[in-house]
Amino acid sequence: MSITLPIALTVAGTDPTGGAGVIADIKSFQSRGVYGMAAVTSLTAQNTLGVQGAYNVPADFLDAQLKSIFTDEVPHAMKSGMIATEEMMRVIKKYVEEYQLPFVIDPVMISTSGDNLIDEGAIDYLRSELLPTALTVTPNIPEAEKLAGLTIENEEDVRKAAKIFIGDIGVQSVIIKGGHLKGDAVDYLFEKDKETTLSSARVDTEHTHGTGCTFSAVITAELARGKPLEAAFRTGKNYITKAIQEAPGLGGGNGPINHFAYEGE
Ligand SMILES: Nc1ncnc2c1ncn2[C@@H]1O[C@H](COP(=O)(O)OP(=O)(O)OP(=O)(O)O)[C@@H](O)[C@H]1O
Ligand SMILES: Cc1ncc(CO)c(N)n1
Repeated sequence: MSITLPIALTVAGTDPTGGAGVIADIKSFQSRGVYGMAAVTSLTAQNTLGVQGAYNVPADFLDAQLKSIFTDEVPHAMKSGMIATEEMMRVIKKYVEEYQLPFVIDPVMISTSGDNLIDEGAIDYLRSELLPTALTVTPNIPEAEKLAGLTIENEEDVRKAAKIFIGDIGVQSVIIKGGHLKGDAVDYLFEKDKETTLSSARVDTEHTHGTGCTFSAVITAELARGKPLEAAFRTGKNYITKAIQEAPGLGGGNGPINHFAYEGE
C-alpha cells in the first residue's frame, strides 16, 4: 500500500555545521512531517563564526539534479535559498515555470555573519525574472531595501517596500521580516488586497544563525501540506520564535536554532 506524504524541495547552498542552508531546510521539513528533497547550488565552508569559503555548483549540474528530481517525483512545494549566480537562477526558473508548483523564494544575499552569498550581477535577474515566478518572497530588511531600492527604518517604509514588490516587481505576495528592525520581532505578509502582521517579543540572543532559512522552509512545508499561505506564515512565525527561544547554544559565534522545539499541529 502506498503512503501519501507531502514532499517539499529546497534548492539552496550547504552549511556543513547544519545551522543554515539545505541542512536546516531538511530538518525543518522533517519536523513538520514533510518528506524533504534538496538540490544543492553551492557548497560553503562556514560555521557559527562566519563563511570561510564557497564553491558554486556549475549551472549544468544544478540542472542535472533538478532533472533527476522532477522526472521521477514532482514535489508539492519548493523553496530556494542561496543562489549565487544568474545562470543557476535561469535553471531554477525553467523548472518552476514548467511544473507550476508553489515556490517560496528566500532571497539570500548576506549571511548572519555579514558574508556575501550572491554575485552582485545576479541581483537584477533575481528581481526582474525570478521573483515574479514565486508564490511568495521572504526578504529580511537589508534584502528588501536592496530589491525595492529604498531605506527601511519603520513600518511605513515596510509598506512602501511591499508596494514596490507587488506593484513594480510583480510578486504575488511578500513577507518582509522585521528581525533586523528595533523592538519586537514583527513580520508582515502583504498579499494583493490583504495585510497580515505577526509580532513576537524579541529574544535577546546571538543565536539566530539560519533563522531565515528555517522560517521559509517551514512555510514551504506547510504549503506542501496544502495549507494556505496565511496559515503557513503563522506556523512559520510560531515555529521560529520557539526555535530561537530554545537555541542549543552551539559554537563560538552566532549559533543555530532548535528544530525540535516547536510542537504545534
Ligand atoms: N531576536 C529575535 N527574536 C525573535 N524573533 C526573531 C529574532 N531575530 C529574528 N527573528 C525572527 O526570525 C525570522 C527570520 O528573520 P530574520 O530577519 O532574522 O531573517 P534573516 O536575516 O533572513 O535570517 P538569516 O540569519 O538566516 O539570514 C523572522 O520571523 C524574525 O521576526
Ligand atoms: C548556505 C547558506 N544559505 C543561507 C544562509 C543565510 O543564513 C547561510 N548562512 N548559508
